[in-house]
Amino acid sequence: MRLTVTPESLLEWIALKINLVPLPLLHAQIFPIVGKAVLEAADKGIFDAVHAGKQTVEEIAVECQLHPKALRELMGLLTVLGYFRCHEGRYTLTRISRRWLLKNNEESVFGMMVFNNRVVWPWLDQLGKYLQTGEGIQYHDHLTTQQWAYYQQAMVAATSTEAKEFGRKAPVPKTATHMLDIGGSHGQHSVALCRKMPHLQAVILDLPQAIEQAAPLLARAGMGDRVRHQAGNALTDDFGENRYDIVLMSSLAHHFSDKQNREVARKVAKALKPGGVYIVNEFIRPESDGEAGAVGTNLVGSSMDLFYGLTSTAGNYSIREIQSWQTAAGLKPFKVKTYLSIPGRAMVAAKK
Ligand SMILES: C[S@@+](CC[C@H](N)C(=O)[O-])C[C@H]1O[C@@H](n2cnc3c(N)ncnc32)[C@H](O)[C@@H]1O
Repeated sequence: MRLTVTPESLLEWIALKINLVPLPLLHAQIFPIVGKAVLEAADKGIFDAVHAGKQTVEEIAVECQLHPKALRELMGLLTVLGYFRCHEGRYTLTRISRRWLLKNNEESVFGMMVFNNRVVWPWLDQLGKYLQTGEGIQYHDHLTTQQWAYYQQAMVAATSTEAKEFGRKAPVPKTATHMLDIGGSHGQHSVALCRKMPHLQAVILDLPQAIEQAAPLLARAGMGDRVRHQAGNALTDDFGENRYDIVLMSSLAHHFSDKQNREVARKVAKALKPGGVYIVNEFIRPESDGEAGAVGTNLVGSSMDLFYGLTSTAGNYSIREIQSWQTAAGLKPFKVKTYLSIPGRAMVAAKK
């Protein structure tokens, strides 16, 4: 998927075609304010206020304790972006904002908005320094307790939709009984598989600070002992031998270096039973030669590559790179599955 500039008239089409429009101004002047406007609107509770029946700028301003003039400007932008409809000064939600931005909706990305607004946005200031030094923020080493809470809530929000598709599509042995979910946080991927496979139980290995915040999020799924947390560190812990039918590592490889991912794959291979499957679920870095096919050349994969470089020094990996860790560990790559709901992501699966 791509974000493109769409002309609204023939003249605009011609202007774009002959390179008369300074596109860098759109990227650098318009996109940042668009992003921050959506984040602030969610964080300030504007979508929920409108959902609760506050429809005029004055009503929303009182409800959310905002300045009416500033709010009017924000509502104008959000309406152009398709988050609100406005008729005679009264705002209503569109299907996009109703599905994705209300705080308590099952699929809502609200938690991600709060994390991005309160924790991630200031990190972007450090991109220049990262480009000069190559040293990322390594945020797992610096989060406060409150920021760990925002982080774990954000992970739930980011994966509610993906986890359902993962549960339907993940290429796992039908008779699997034991699963290890490395860096599994909220456990939504494991929960989705366990709901589908009645004999499966899962261990979610994560850092202690994460589990402190993620435990209540996992408890909401009501899986009892079938999906349980285990505090640890994937870089230093041993995963055991011949224990698991499925090992998943979702959105953690991008925090680890190539060398660390190779070592994790080696430990996973030892921990898998014969016929067991190791799935690396990740944003995929486009291959420079474009060979990665459907997920190889997309905006999401490229921007997340830079983002993870900035935030953890590592970054995304290509499908070939992920498969090379699996192969070096003695596993046989056998399937790559992409997502319909989340562009740029894939499950890269290998078998023992
Ligand atoms: C980006 S989140 C992904 C969460 C979840 N797997 C998902 O796909 O939504 C990365 C998770 O890995 C955990 N993590 C980071 N470093 C880790 C390590 N060395 N060992 C175990 N877990 C780690 C973080 O605490 C966090 O919960």
